[in-house]
Amino acid sequence: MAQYTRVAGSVGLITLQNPPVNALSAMVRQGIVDTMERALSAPEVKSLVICGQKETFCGGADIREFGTKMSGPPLIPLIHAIEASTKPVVAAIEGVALGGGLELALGCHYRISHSKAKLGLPEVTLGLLPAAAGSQRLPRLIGVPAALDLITTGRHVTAAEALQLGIVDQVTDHSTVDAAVKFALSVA
Ligand SMILES: CC(C)(COP(=O)(O)OP(=O)(O)OC[C@H]1O[C@@H](n2cnc3c(N)ncnc32)[C@H](O)[C@@H]1OP(=O)(O)O)[C@@H](O)C(=O)NCCC(=O)NCCSC(=O)/C=C/CCCCCCCCCCCCC(=O)O
Repeated sequence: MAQYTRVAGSVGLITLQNPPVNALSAMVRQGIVDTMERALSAPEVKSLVICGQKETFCGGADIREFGTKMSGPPLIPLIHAIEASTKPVVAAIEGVALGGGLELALGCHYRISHSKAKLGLPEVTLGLLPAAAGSQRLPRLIGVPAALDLITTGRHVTAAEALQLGIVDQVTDHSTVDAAVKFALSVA
């Protein structure tokens, strides 16, 4: 699921909740759709932050749902709706942003990362390609050669490398959510 709160007066905070890594289960995807709708229809909310509970952004597809019947909202339109949002959306990345989790962050307008976070598209290690537009959004963001390296090796990058490549906009050693909320206030 995803929890919605309003912080700092005008920032809608969406917190992914699916221990242990806030993977994109059907309930989490439905939670994102519902909380996005709520934040977008609230006139007092000027910008949004998406984070994960317990200092982990998102580990991607929920491996516990592999082999089960697909249910819940599909990821591609969900991420597209975030990207098309008229209110700026900031991803607060702690722990990991992997696979569909990084694709979710790439759909946000800005990404703030904790210095200890790891980011990557490990789909290739499962015999897959990033199918929720990560193979389009990442090259647009960092260029084809760097994106191809990440997509074809599935390797995880540190926050420092992600900053240098241009995947994230800012790295912090402190509270990522606080930094993302501050950033969200500055771009609203
Ligand atoms: C780096 C890790 C996340 C953590 O490593 P570590 O700290 O060493 O801890 P672990 O012991 O490995 O793990 C701790 C516990 O967490 C559980 N865990 C880990 N990852 C997941 C997960 N993704 N889902 C559920 N649970 C997870 C793990 O089992 C442990 O549990 P327990 O303590 O034993 O109970 C490391 O774990 C890691 O690297 N994890 C794997 C990351 C990964 O491969 N993620 C998937 C990427 S691929 C992907 O996102 C999409 C695949 C396409 C399939 C589509 C299926 C339909 C679903 C639709 C929604 C998503 C669509 C995405 C489309 C796209 O890929 O483009």
